[in-house]
Amino acid sequence: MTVQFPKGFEWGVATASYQIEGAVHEGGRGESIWDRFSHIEGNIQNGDTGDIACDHYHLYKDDVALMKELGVKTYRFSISWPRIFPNGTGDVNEEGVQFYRNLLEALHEAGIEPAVTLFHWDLPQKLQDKGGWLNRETADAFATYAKTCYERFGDLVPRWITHNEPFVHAFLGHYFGEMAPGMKDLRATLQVSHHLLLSHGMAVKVHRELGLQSEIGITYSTSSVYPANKHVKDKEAAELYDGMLNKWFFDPVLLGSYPEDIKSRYEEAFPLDFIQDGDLDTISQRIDFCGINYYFRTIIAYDNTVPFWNGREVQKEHAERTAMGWEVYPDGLRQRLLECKERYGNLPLYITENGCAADDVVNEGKVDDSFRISYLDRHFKAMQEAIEQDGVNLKGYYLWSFLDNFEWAYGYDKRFGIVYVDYETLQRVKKDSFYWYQQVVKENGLPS
Ligand SMILES: N#[N+]C[C@@H]1[C@@H](O)[C@H](O)[C@@H](O)[C@@H]2O[C@H]12
Repeated sequence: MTVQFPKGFEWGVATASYQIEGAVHEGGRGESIWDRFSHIEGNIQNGDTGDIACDHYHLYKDDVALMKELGVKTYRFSISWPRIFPNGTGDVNEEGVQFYRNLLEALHEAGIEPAVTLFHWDLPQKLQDKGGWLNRETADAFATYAKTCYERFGDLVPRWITHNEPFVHAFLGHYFGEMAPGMKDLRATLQVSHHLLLSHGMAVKVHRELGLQSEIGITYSTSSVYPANKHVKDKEAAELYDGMLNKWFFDPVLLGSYPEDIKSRYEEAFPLDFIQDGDLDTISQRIDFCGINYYFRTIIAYDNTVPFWNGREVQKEHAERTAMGWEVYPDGLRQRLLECKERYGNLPLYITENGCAADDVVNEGKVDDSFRISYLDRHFKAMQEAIEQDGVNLKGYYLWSFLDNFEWAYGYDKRFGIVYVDYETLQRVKKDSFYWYQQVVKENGLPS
């Protein structure tokens, strides 16, 4: 065995509700902001929507059987809030509860431990109609939704994740406008960010008050940020970008404060008066682990035309890239894990997403995705170095993704799965990476 992981290291796979379930008008489900956003012409490549997706809602038993064949210990998926509360609050939809109980019981029978994400961006549209995450009351609604999930599913869920990638939902959904709900307003974005973190803290408090034995944490999108070169302006811009991207979300939860360097710049433009007394105490409730979603590194060059963080992303010439155009840079994962350990202490970490999009094709019933195997192999080596050489408390890994799925604004063109989905027939085809990962899981290390 060339690269061995610690005994008990947890290997898993990850998905999200809107990206795989389909059945958007079935089982009593209410409308989500992604139903609304994806049906607006021009928002999604090829006019794709999540209406059917992988039809996991009807095919979940087959998918669990495939996960059992894969041999993973754990499976990360998200609950669709509008399946539980079609109107965001009020009456519980018992059909929605039953669907997730059926899924959880199937996983339990297969010996697979669920890690459940409460919010993976599919906010009930009825809450968006009342301001969405701009409205502080949405944080209260989230705490009620979380409590209901703990009560209905807690007997079968050992690991809870409050939010998936608050940076992406806040900034891509409210500043850059390329994701639901499609806003473009920085102050709104910061208000949304704050209410997302506040709701996280409120959900953690409820979890503790119920005295649950499960563990709870949050999942961040993150990237290691590098200056384009050694000029002091580039270094300062990289530091500010790291503040905007990483520290703005990690620090309030793990340190109980916002990073001053970027906060003071925001406050020069507008008061952050949505931050109320006591909020940071709520947000920084102790958590049991932190989830890290890593795909690529970020290189920043000074650019004073960019407000607040004065930096823009630049691309390394001739870099190896995935089908998303993202640079393949495994050392950035090790770097980011070490940064987290050094800044926040050795809190248990899970890689809750990592993987790559590739232009996969089925040829005589097989999918040769050697590029994806190479990507994963190099990132696993970086993880193992972080554990063995840097002493990072990395406890497990969730591959993104188990299935090809609805890749948000990119629709179905971008395939991240280790299982190919034929969207015409909904047939699943195990890619070569499925068999390679099956061996990694079995050996708890990289095949020699
Ligand atoms: N893009 N991309 C792939 C993947 C996306 O499909 C997930 O839903 C997000 O949590 C995160 O952005 C990563």
